[in-house]
Order: sequence, then structure tokens, then C-alpha cells
Amino acid sequence: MEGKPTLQSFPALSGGSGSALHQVKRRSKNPPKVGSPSGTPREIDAGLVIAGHSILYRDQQSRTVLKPFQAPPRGEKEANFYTEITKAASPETKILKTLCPRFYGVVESSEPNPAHSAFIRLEDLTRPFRDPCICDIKMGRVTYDPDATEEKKRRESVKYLPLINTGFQLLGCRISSDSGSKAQNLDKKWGRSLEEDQLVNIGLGKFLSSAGPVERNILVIKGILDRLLLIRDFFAVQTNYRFYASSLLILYEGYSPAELGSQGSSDSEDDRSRLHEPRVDVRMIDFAHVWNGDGVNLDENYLFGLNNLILAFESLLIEGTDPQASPI
Ligand SMILES: O=P(O)(O)O[C@@H]1[C@@H](OP(=O)(O)O)[C@H](OP(=O)(O)O)[C@H](O)[C@H](OP(=O)(O)O)[C@H]1OP(=O)(O)O
Ligand SMILES: Nc1ncnc2c1ncn2[C@@H]1O[C@H](COP(=O)(O)OP(=O)(O)O)[C@@H](O)[C@H]1O
Repeated sequence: MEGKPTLQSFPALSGGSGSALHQVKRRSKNPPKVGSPSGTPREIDAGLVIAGHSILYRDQQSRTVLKPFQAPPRGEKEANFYTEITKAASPETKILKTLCPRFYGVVESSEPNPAHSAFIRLEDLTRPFRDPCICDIKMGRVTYDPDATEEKKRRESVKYLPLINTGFQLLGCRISSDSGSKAQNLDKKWGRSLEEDQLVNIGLGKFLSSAGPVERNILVIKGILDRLLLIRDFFAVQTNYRFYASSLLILYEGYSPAELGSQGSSDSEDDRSRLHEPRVDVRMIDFAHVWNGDGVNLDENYLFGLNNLILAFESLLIEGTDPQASPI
């Protein structure tokens, strides 16, 4: 087994009060380094990165990814958020922590002229999957934070017009081909091309088109719904944060006919359990625009989209998906 990162690498940030997310904390003077010859991180397969500002790196030594810091103040803000929830002991924050990738601290590059000087180290959510099908869903009707300029607000408000009714948008996804041998990536151009009445059946339907036979497809949807309902339980009570421009990353194990074995039947216990309980995960990611809540009101902006997303998967459970109908 590969070495698991130890917790000695965090917290790498210091200063400031725990919950002041709008105040950017200073980075530690001596964060751990990456880039030594024995542990040089490699770029993660681009097909596994659905959206975002830059490439991710996979650390060969561990089951983690390194996400380059975004331009100030976003990189520090995201690192502060992860540091805060990782340290916090309140029951609510402990739950939030389980809904996000695990955080292993801030690291700096040890190379002389690095493309990225600092990173956050996160649990690699794709790692447990043999053939991950991944969808990045950006949450909220409003996708800019309270510091946004008028120009940024204008840009965001015209990007995907159905957003005002849906509260979520598909930034893209990765699915397997029918044979399960070659993956297909659909980008944000595809996501934004979906009309409001196509978002569920064609958009989410396409994402689910690698889930296999109908029984397995239903299990995947149920797995996704279980996770989404957990996330809603959190949002139904939490008043401490506002998540702007944050995403849900949905992952499931693509179906491969080999799951049934070469004779069309499964012999091993492992094969059978994969067929009956396909691996599914849903996590909150991208916290560059997390804001403090007022401690009283819910994050209605996020909740609106989340409730609609849950309704969308529930409708797919009842009506089924029809990937053949998809012209995209
Ligand atoms: O158009 P911009 O300049 O607002 O770029 C967006 C980014 O804003 P930034 O330039 O970093 O402030 C924006 O970043 P933020 O989430 O605002 O940090 C997103 O990357 C956005 O892509 P999408 O809407 O999530 O698919 C980016 O949008 P697109 O480039 O996909 O239009
Ligand atoms: N912990 C993770 N494990 C695996 N993939 C991830 C992880 N975090 C992000 N990604 C991938 O990287 C992409 C961009 O991540 P995101 O945090 O949204 O970046 P950005 O802040 O640049 O928008 C996501 O769409 C997802 O595919």
C-alpha cells in the first residue's frame, strides 16, 4: 500500500481568528515541500479533471492530489476554509468535513522556478474507482461572492440563463464509452448548451449513461441520492457559511460488461458486490468563494439548487434515464 500522508503537514497556516474566512491568513514560514526527486508529483490524467482553473497533480507517494493555489485571495481563502473545518470540533463542522475531500495541508514547491509555488493537498476522490464517471455540478443561483465587481456579476449572470430556475449547472462530466474501454469528456460548452428542459433527462441522463443495466443504474442513482440527502441535512441546519461558486463532484464506478465475468456470470464475491453495490461518491469541492454566514439564516442560494438537484435525481429514479434519446 502506498504511504498515507501524515497529519504532521498541517496546519500550515497561522494567524487570524478561526471563523474569519473573509480575512486571508498568512501562510506558515515553513510549509512542507513537494518536488524532491523521490516524490515529484505528476500531472493527473487531464480526463479526470472536469473543470477548474488549472491542472491537478497526483502525488506518487500518496492517495492525494495537489491543487495549485488560485490567484489571491482565492487560494488562501480555500486553504483557510479547509484548515478551519479540519481543526474544528463542533458536531456540525465534523459533518461538513465528511462531505468534503480530506485535507492534508498546504505544501510548497521545492523547484527553482515552479509553475505553481503552493498547493493544497487533498484526498484524491477518483482514486477508489477503476473507471470513474465524474460530474462537476456548480451550485447556486448566484455564482459570485459579495466582493465581486459589477463586471464579474454581469459576466456570471449571463453564462447560463436557466440557472435562475435550476440553481445548479453542469460544468462537465466524464463517462465511459459503451464498451467501458474508452472514456468521453464533456466540457462546460456542453453543459451550457443544455436547455432547462434538457438539463435532467439529457444532461444528467448522459452522465448516468455509463451506469449499465437498468438495475445497476437505479443503484447508482440511489447511491447519489443518499449522499445528496446527507448534504441537504447539513444545509438544512447550517448558518455559518455561504458557499458561492462551489461545486458538487459526483462520482460512480462505470459499468463494464467484465463485471459479469467473461462467461456472462460472476463467480467472485468481489464481482458480485461491485455489480450489486456500485461505488458512488458525492463531495463538496471548490471553496475559493466561501463566505461567513450570519449564524441565523440558511444558505438559501445553495439549498435552492440542492433541492432541485435532488428532485432531478428522484425524477430519474422514477422515470428512468434514456441515454439513447440524447442527441449530444
Ligand atoms: O469568465 P470569467 O472571467 O468570469 O471566468 C470564470 C472564472 O472567473 P475568474 O476569471 O477566475 O474570476 C470562474 O472562477 P470563479 O469560480 O469565479 O473563481 C470560473 O472558473 C468560471 O467557470 P465556470 O463558470 O465555473 O465554468 C470562469 O468562466 P468561463 O471562463 O468558463 O466563462
Ligand atoms: N479532491 C479531488 N479529487 C479528485 N479530483 C478533484 C478533486 N478536487 C477537484 N478535482 C477535479 O478538479 C476539477 C477542478 O476543481 P476545482 O476545485 O473546482 O478547481 P477550481 O478552483 O480551479 O475551479 C474538478 O472539476 C474535479 O474534476
